[in-house]
Amino acid sequence: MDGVVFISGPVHPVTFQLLEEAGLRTKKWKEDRRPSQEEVIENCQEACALISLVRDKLDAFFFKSCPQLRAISNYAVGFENIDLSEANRRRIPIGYTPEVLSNSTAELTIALLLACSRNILSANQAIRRGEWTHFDPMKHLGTDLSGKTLGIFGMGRIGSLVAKKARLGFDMEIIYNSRNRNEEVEDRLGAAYVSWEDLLESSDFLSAHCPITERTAGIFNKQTFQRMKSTAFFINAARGGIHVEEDLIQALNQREIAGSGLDVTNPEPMRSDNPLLSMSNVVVTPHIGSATMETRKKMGEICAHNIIQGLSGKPMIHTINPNFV
Ligand SMILES: NC(=O)C1=CN([C@@H]2O[C@H](COP(=O)(O)OP(=O)(O)OC[C@H]3O[C@@H](n4cnc5c(N)ncnc54)[C@H](OP(=O)(O)O)[C@@H]3O)[C@@H](O)[C@H]2O)C=CC1
Ligand SMILES: O=CC(=O)O
Repeated sequence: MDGVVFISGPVHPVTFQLLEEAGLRTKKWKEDRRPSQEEVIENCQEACALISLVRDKLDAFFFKSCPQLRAISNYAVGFENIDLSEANRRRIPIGYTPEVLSNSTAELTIALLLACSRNILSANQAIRRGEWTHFDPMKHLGTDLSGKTLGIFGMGRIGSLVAKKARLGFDMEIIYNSRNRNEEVEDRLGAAYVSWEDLLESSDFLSAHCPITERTAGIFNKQTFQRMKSTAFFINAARGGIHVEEDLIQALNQREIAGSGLDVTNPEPMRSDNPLLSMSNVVVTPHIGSATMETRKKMGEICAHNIIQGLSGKPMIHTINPNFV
């Protein structure tokens, strides 16, 4: 197999190793910043395939500018950065990395739940300020997860793993709303399918695990935060664009909800002077849901195999447009 694969950002070394073992040459984006679309296009000119990140905009202009690309794999499960109808029209197979990152993202979600419920961030900051001068049994009081209701919006691969960990690990009650019912999760975990309104009104913790689409963009907004319990926490490890940031800030300022744990923001990266970062009841992580060594390696393996398969005209391991084989 011959040809160059452009890799538009830092990925696990196994990705390069597997591509090179297959005879492909690799070219990587070396700068410690996001490449512009022009730079991705320029670097793709000599390439027959691309491994992209969600930050890369692969729109109609991109596809028109890179007509020689024969296979693409996103180093992610989300693929809202890719104009799929354009890829289909041009018959370019698009790979992605579902499943292997679900557990890491679910674990990070549980970390956000615990960080919010037990004031981990603000308690740690208090120590750093020298405020741990004596044991005070009434300081940093949080709330138990056990017995509380976790509402999940989007009961797919990640949502159902979060539900499992919360139910079996923390004895939480699970309710959910999703595009379709997930009867397997209902049977296995006793999760109850509820209306969108019930999800908002009954959740003690409301955790979003849907993709960003026209229907979900901005779905958590002023009206929805107002419907939530004033003691509830909003958790988002899906996409920043599904909540309206200024409405979230207002809801937190007006104590319409109790706090928030965010792994994703809009825009990303978040500015360091963002008001959310000075709120003691808000925990923000920089989009690290799937960021473990084990998972990044598996993502790299899948991307490399996706490209090798795609260039050979064979089915990718995981593809978004399976009809091109
Ligand atoms: N923070 C991070 O680092 C990461 C973030 N993510 C984000 O998490 C998202 C979910 O990933 P994953 O679980 O693998 O995806 P899945 O497709 O397995 O699950 C998404 C779920 O959301 C449901 N859904 C879709 N549209 C709607 C809607 N309009 N209303 C209600 N529910 C809806 C889907 O329904 P249906 O079953 O009908 O398709 C599905 O059950 C990704 O799209 C990505 O954006 C993923 C990985 C890491
Ligand atoms: O956000 C990460 C992804 O895999 O999607």
